Amino acid sequence: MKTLHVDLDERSYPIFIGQGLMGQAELVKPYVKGKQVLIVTNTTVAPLYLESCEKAFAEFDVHSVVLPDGEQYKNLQTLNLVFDELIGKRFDRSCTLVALGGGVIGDMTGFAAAAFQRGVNFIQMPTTLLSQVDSSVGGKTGVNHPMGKNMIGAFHQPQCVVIDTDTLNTLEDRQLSAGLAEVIKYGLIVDEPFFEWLEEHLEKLLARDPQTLSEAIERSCQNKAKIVALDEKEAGLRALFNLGHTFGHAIEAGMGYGNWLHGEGVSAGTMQAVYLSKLMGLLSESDEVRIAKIFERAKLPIKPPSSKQMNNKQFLDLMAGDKKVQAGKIRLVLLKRIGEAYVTSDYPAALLEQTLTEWR
Ligand SMILES: NC(=O)c1ccc[n+]([C@@H]2O[C@H](COP(=O)([O-])OP(=O)(O)OC[C@H]3O[C@@H](n4cnc5c(N)ncnc54)[C@H](O)[C@@H]3O)[C@@H](O)[C@H]2O)c1
Ligand SMILES: O=C(O)C(=O)C[C@@H](O)[C@H](O)[C@H](O)COP(=O)(O)O
Ligand SMILES: [Zn+2]
Repeated sequence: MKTLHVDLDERSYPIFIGQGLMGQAELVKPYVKGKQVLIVTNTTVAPLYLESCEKAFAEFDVHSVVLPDGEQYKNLQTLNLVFDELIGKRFDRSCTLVALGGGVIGDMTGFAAAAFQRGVNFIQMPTTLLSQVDSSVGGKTGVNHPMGKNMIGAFHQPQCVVIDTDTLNTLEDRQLSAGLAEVIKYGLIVDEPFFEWLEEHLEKLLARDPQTLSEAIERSCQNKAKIVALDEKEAGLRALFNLGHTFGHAIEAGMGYGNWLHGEGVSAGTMQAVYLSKLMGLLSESDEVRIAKIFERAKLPIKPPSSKQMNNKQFLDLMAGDKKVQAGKIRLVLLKRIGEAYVTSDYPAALLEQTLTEWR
């Protein structure tokens, strides 16, 4: 087992990465405050891992709530099912919530923990590649609104993150690819050596070689933990994690939540950011080709929906609701080269329009 740390003063916490960690009571025990534990999961993950997860918390008063599965259920209405359980079973302020599932469950459970009685503890047990490399770390929690992704939420850090890499054995190929989009993101924004390593090891990752997957998870979490420690609430640097997301979130909302996976929106959206970076003379054409190639090898889309499915105006309307908008201007993460990104509102509107038209 490997242990990493997210360094946030009194909110610091460990990330445990290894095989067979799910049912290990000794590992999680120190992070449970109080006696009551509520495991939040969904209809897909429950039959696979709920029993094993419950074992880890057997010495506590453990309950579970099983939510419907899908991005389309990441909303306030579904969140209320968690509050119904907490309030109905008389959970108190010293309880602990456990997020058992992918990023949807993690974001919703974290937000329920942030809001229930103004804040209780929670533990992340991520079971998708995407949630193991990104969403379980850093304390961004929340739900979607029909008009925008993650519009309602809170920063709320977990007590610990338990990454049992064995859970990836049951993940669908499409979901594994979606997770790779966020893995590749770290290479693009801050870690060129990692990008080069990914180029060399992509086929092994797709074949789920356990050693290679573990290394990818570890290096991703190291990058995430480092930046979160420097900028917990996204005052600046942390916004780099949003590479491709202003476009990608527009795709997810515009196409109907759940039709494009988050990672798929991120890969196509990253290529839109890459194309704009090239139009601005920042990024070379050879880097554009190299980036498109790695997404394609990872079996991810590099083009957004057609203009018939989502025209430029629909794109821009949704992008205008992004959380990074300042004084009415859409801020974007652009690339100077592989391994160096920056956030800017200083780009010609005509080039954004050109990107939306030409990169289809
Ligand atoms: N908070 C953050 O920092 C952050 C970062 C990135 C993404 N996100 C959010 O995360 C969400 C995407 O997360 P995701 O990609 O994990 O999607 P997800 O949570 O919808 O999980 C994908 C699918 O895999 C299933 N699943 C989960 N674990 C499984 C397993 N081990 N075996 C088989 N099936 C399994 C789920 O039930 C679901 O059907 C989005 O809502 C996105 O906005 C948040
Ligand atoms: O942790 C972060 O910071 C991220 O931006 C990670 C992203 O991968 C993630 O999709 C996040 O939820 C997007 O944040 P948002 O603030 O744009 O909703
Ligand atoms: Zn993301």
